[in-house]
Amino acid sequence: MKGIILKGIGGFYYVRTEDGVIECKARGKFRYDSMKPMVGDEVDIDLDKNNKGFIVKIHERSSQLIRPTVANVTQAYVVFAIKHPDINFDLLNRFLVLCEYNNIKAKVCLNKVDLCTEEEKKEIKDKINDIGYDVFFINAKKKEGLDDLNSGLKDNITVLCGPSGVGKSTLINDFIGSIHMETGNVSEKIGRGKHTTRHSEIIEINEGYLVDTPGFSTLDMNFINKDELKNAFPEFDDYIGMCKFRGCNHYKEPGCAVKEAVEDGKINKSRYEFYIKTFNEIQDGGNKKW
Ligand SMILES: Nc1nc2c(ncn2[C@@H]2O[C@H](COP(=O)(O)OP(=O)(O)OP(=O)(O)O)[C@@H](O)[C@H]2O)c(=O)[nH]1
Ligand SMILES: [Zn+2]
Repeated sequence: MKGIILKGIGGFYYVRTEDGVIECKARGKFRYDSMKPMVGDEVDIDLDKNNKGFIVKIHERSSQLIRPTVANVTQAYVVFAIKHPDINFDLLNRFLVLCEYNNIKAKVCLNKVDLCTEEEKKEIKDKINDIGYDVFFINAKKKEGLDDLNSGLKDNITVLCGPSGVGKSTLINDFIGSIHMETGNVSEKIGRGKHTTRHSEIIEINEGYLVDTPGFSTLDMNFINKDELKNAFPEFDDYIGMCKFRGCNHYKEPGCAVKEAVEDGKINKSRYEFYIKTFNEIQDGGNKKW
C-alpha cells in the first residue's frame, strides 16, 4: 500500500493511505540508514498479521528541507508585509534563491495590504513580476485575498516562509482554521505557542498539504556553491549556452549573454546585482555558509 507521511512522533509515523491514516513503524533497515523516513515522504507500507503498519520503502525525494524537516515540498508561499516591516528586497531575493535551490516553486504573498495605497501596490507588483514571480496581495488578519492561495494548495506540499512579523502564523491559522472548522476539529490547533518545540506536520487541506510551521527562517542558512547559485536564477535560463565561454559565471567574462540581457533591460538589474553580490560572498570552489 502506498501513502504519504503526515507526521512522525517518537518512532511512529502517521501515513495517509487510501484506507485512512495508518500508524506505522519503520522497518529496521531505515533505523541504521541515513535515509530515515521524513514527514512528506511517499512510502510503501505493509501490514503484518496483527494489522500493524510498517514502512518498507521510501520513494525518491524531489526536495528535502532541514528546518522544518519535510520532504517533497513543491511550493513555497514567500510571505512579506508591504509595510511593518517594509519589504527587504535583499532578503526576498534570498528566499527566492533558497526556493529555487531546493527545487521549490515560489509564490510571493504580500500581506498587510490594508496598510498601503493602490499606487504602492502597483509599484511593488511590477517590481516582483519583473523578476519573474507571481504576486498575491492579502490581508491575513481579515482573511482577504486568500482564494487563489487556498486553491493553489491543491496537489502541492506547501511551506510558508518569510521574515519575522510579516504574518506567517496568522496566514497558517487562516488556512488551517478554515479546514478545521469544516471538520469540526478546532481545539487541536488553537493556542499553538510560539516558543514551544513541536514536531512538524503536514496538514491535509484543499486536496494538498500544508506544512504547519514556517520554513527557511532567516536563521536557516543553506549551503550553496557558485554553480548552484547560477542555477537558482530562473531568468538566466533563457540564455543558457549562449555565452561565449562554457561554464560562464556571467560575471567578468566577455561575450556573456546574461550581461547583455541585463544591459538590454531584459533581465532586472537589481536582481543581477544581487547575483553578483552573492556570488562574491561565496568563496571560490567550495560551499560557503550564507
Ligand atoms: N495590519 C495588518 N496586520 C497584520 C496582518 N496580518 C497579520 N498582521 C499582524 O502582524 C503581526 C505579526 O503577525 P504574525 O502572524 O505573528 O507574523 P509571523 O510572520 O508569524 O511572525 P514571526 O512569528 O515573528 O515569524 C501580528 O500583530 C498580526 O496581527 C494584516 O493583514 N494587516
Ligand atoms: Zn554568461
